[in-house]
Amino acid sequence: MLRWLTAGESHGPALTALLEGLPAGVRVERSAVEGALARRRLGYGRGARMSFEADQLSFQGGMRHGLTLGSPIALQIANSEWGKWTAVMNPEPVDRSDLERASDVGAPQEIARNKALTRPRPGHADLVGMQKYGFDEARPVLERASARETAARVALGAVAAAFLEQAAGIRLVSHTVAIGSVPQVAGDIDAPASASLPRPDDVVAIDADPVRTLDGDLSAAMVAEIDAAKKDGDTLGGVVEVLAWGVPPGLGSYTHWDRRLDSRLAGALMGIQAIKGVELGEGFRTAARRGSQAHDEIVRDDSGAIQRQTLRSGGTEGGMSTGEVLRVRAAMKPISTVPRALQTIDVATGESATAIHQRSDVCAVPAAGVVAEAMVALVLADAVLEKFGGDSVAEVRRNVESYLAAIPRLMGGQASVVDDLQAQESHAQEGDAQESHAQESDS
Ligand SMILES: Cc1cc2nc3c(=O)[nH]c(=O)nc-3n(C[C@H](O)[C@H](O)[C@H](O)COP(=O)(O)O)c2cc1C
Ligand SMILES: C=C(O[C@@H]1CC(C(=O)O)=C[C@@H](OP(=O)(O)O)[C@H]1O)C(=O)O
Repeated sequence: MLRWLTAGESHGPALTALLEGLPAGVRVERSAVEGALARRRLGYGRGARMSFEADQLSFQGGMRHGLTLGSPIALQIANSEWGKWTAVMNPEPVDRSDLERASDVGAPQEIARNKALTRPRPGHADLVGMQKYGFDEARPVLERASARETAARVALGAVAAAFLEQAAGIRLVSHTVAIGSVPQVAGDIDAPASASLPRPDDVVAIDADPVRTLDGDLSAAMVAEIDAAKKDGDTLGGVVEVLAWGVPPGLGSYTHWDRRLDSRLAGALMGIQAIKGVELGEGFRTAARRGSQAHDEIVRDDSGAIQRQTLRSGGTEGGMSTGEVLRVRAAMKPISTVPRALQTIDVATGESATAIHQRSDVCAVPAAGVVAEAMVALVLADAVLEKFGGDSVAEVRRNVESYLAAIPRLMGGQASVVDDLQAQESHAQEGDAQESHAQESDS
């Protein structure tokens, strides 16, 4: 079982992340983890913070000479902005005078860091967080609710992705399929894993696009949509898609709800800030079809290998991966820090007010795709370890290979799993008979 945890506040000294249960021998390149962190900062429509803050990565445990040790992996992402927040976010008690200084608005681009945030934003965690944890302002809530935390998950996801590729040849890619009202990039679900779907090697082209899509016309329309929302003092959401190539059949299980791969993927994706919908493949579009047009018919190709004619299921059946490309989509709501400030109540006075607005993203959908990719990588890494086990990456790989080699024997070839089991049973019976014969002659 793979377990992961993150800790740290948005303006605290650092984010910390732990990953427990990964086998030894996974090659983890610093550049791959830093690359993933840099990709998460991408995307047209993000706020000023993305341009001046840096993710300062350090490996704190579980690695030696670039390889995992099998012990818990600990990562730290230090906040380059910490210097400005030492009074407001200090874990230790601080002098009142330091806090008062931090309440003043400094240079024009600065924010009043210690000003009480008493006008909760509809859509953010502010109001319910105050009610639940007993705070009289939103700062202690938004610090942890903030999607700054997703940097820690993306770093862990990069480690999980390295494991997936080295142990099972699984590679992931994500892209933006919708922003605001700009129509979705239609996946060709009636075709097999066709050239129209992004592949892992497309990541460079995807990341080079301002909104992380391969469709140039849609990209331009999405950028225009973000510009228009910004001009109107508004914000946007959208839809991202993650594809995993090379997933073997049989990850997850139909035997219990919490073993289903789709349930685990949906939970992980819904665990990302602002994600409000998840679909396997194009689940909602498929729901509108007739059964004859909704499923992936099973055929043999010229070499006799089993194949699906279409890609409608998104790569799972019965809570298990089918062996086809896995496709999962996540819908992100619009950013809740809306510059044209929504109506709220000032909890200090009880009066109507407009919600807090400081600097903020207009649209963070492209970044959400990178976060979603990390969450899918973590879920798949967990499912691979559950299915194949192994304490070193080489052992996992051997287990994957022998499982895959056995599958054709189960699928209408000359030998079947029943034949194999019967052969094993008769061997065992022969062994028993010989043993009792030997015992009889001894006595
Ligand atoms: C990558 C990313 C960036 C985000 N940036 C902002 C932001 O700048 N301002 C904001 O109000 N919300 C932002 N959010 C969304 C909030 O974190 C989220 O709405 C809030 O935590 C409440 O959780 P909920 O939307 O799941 O209910 C972002 C989310 C993601 C995934
Ligand atoms: C810092 C990140 O995202 C932040 C997520 C976020 C929120 O409310 O979720 C609000 C913004 O922070 P601030 O309110 O300090 O400007 C984003 O910049 C990041 O992604 O690294």
